[in-house]
Amino acid sequence: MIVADHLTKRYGSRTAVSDVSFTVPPGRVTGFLGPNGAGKSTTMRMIVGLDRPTSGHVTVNGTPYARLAAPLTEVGALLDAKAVHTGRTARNHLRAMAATHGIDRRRVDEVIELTGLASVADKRAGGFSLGMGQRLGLAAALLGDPHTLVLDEPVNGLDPEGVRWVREFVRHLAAEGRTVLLSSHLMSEMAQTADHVIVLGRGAVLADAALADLVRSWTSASVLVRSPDLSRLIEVLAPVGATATAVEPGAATLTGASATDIGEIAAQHGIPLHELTPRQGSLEDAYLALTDDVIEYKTKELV
Ligand SMILES: Nc1ncnc2c1ncn2[C@@H]1O[C@H](COP(=O)(O)OP(=O)(O)OP(=O)(O)O)[C@@H](O)[C@H]1O
Repeated sequence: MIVADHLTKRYGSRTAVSDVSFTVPPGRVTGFLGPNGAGKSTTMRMIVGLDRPTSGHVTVNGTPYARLAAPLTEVGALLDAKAVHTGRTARNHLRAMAATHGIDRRRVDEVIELTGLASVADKRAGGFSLGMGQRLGLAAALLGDPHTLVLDEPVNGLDPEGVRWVREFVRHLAAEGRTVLLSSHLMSEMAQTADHVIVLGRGAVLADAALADLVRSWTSASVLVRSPDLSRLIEVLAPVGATATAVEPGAATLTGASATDIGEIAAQHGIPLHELTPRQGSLEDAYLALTDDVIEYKTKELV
């Protein structure tokens, strides 16, 4: 369990994280989202003791990271995979880490297997591709078989097989009862990986909710309808408050009525339906709606 309590971090006059409180419980994957510069990495660095909060505090299983007796066996962190600029082989890099933490050498071989590094484990880690570096970072995070994992952009640079592997792997770790906090800018990936999300914007918590609830609250449900008698269907649905947006001839997106209501009303009026598809907004839709006001680095809308 990670507990952040009124965390604030200032760099000079710049407030990177402002009075942030949240709890990351075990047994589920918690996604950490937010626009560039929102304060995610800074918060993660404070969790693992790499940055000291200006005020507030954060604990892992009740203890600040700096006071954990054997941190590697309690918290695994992947914060900056590029940080491994080493002339050592991946295996020796992991062995050195294991040695300083009293971790059995056999665990090194285990994490090499687990992260799919076996074929390159005896090559210099400094020459690794971004994806291989990510895998090595994950291997290092897993070395102490920790109960808590803090992973900053773990799928960055991974190929589709690697992305799927991380997804299944972190879900498995959470299912084992571990605490998993992971950040990603890939919304479709996050939607498939996280159970719960915390969204930061300009250093503050914008949302802390179950993924499904967040999507429900920040998007509107609609129903895609196809009918050879679409205009009459829209007419008979108007009294129940449904509004239509044309999609293409014979098809429209309806809001304000459920698929069940639309189907029932169409049947009552003998209007044939060729399609009736309920649509919920995506995590990306919810995220964009939620962070619209706090995005610092906006791109110009294309016309
Ligand atoms: N060492 C530092 N010195 C000064 N400012 C910093 C430092 N680290 C981060 N910041 C600033 O703090 C703010 C939060 O940065 P942070 O890297 O935590 O954001 P982030 O949400 O991880 O962004 P990204 O998605 O781009 O990785 C930014 O404005 C950043 O410029």
